[in-house]
Amino acid sequence: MSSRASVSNLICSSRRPAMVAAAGGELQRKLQGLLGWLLPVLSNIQMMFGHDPGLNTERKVETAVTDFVLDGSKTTSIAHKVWRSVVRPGDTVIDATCGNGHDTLELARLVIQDENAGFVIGLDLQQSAIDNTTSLLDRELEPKKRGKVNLLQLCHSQLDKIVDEASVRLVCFNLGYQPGGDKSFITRAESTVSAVRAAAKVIQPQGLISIMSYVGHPGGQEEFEAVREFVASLPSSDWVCSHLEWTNRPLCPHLIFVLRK
Ligand SMILES: C[S@@+](CC[C@H](N)C(=O)[O-])C[C@H]1O[C@@H](n2cnc3c(N)ncnc32)[C@H](O)[C@@H]1O
Repeated sequence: MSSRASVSNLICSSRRPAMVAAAGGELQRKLQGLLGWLLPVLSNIQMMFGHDPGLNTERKVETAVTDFVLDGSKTTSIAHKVWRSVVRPGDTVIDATCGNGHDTLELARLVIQDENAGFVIGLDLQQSAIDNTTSLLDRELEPKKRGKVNLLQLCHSQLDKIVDEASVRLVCFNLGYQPGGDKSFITRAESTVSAVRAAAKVIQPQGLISIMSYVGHPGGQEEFEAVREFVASLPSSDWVCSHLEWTNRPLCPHLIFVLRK
């Protein structure tokens, strides 16, 4: 079955047949419009993860995308579901904006199985972020696993200086300001684009750069556009790039995924 066909089936045989059957012409037109917009995105995402049938990745990505379309799930939860389709125990991964540590903790749970395998690097420029992430990890991880997470107070544009080229499975960015922290201390377009460029150097084949970009704060829209422009310039022979947004919730974060083929 082609990815387009399977995506159509996914939507047509969705969990809400009664709703779809009751749809009048108006709703049907809207669904068709949505489908036209969605199919290329879904195909891209399916292509991204078609590499590992052993992990049933297609099913996991379909679940993430179905939740995105039908439930309006939180952007973070969609991103985490996609990560789960890519990351394996034993991988090295980087949280490029650790903030309060929730994404770092999620990554640690995905890659660290014992003291011998899996490694997480968490970066943030602010001491308060390093402190909050440290507290969360100390509380939530057993000591052996905690020892496999390294937190560094460092600008993410330097991340290619701390790991080898093509050695990292996933680099995630959650842009903007630290929740509950100083709202004037934000990620900035120029350093973020440098950091995504650095991430592209360290990502291994079949590895993913995941970027959550907020547009509701000053500078956020410019940063998002700068990142999107850089990502759009990556050659499609080597990279699969996709972008998810809630079209009728303009202040919701955008999700950009960049998979190295
Ligand atoms: C939205 S928060 C991250 C939230 C975090 N992922 C979590 O789970 O709580 C963005 C973070 O990026 C950090 N930041 C800003 N500029 C940075 C830079 N150049 N390098 C690394 N981190 C930066 C901020 O200090 C802030 O903590």
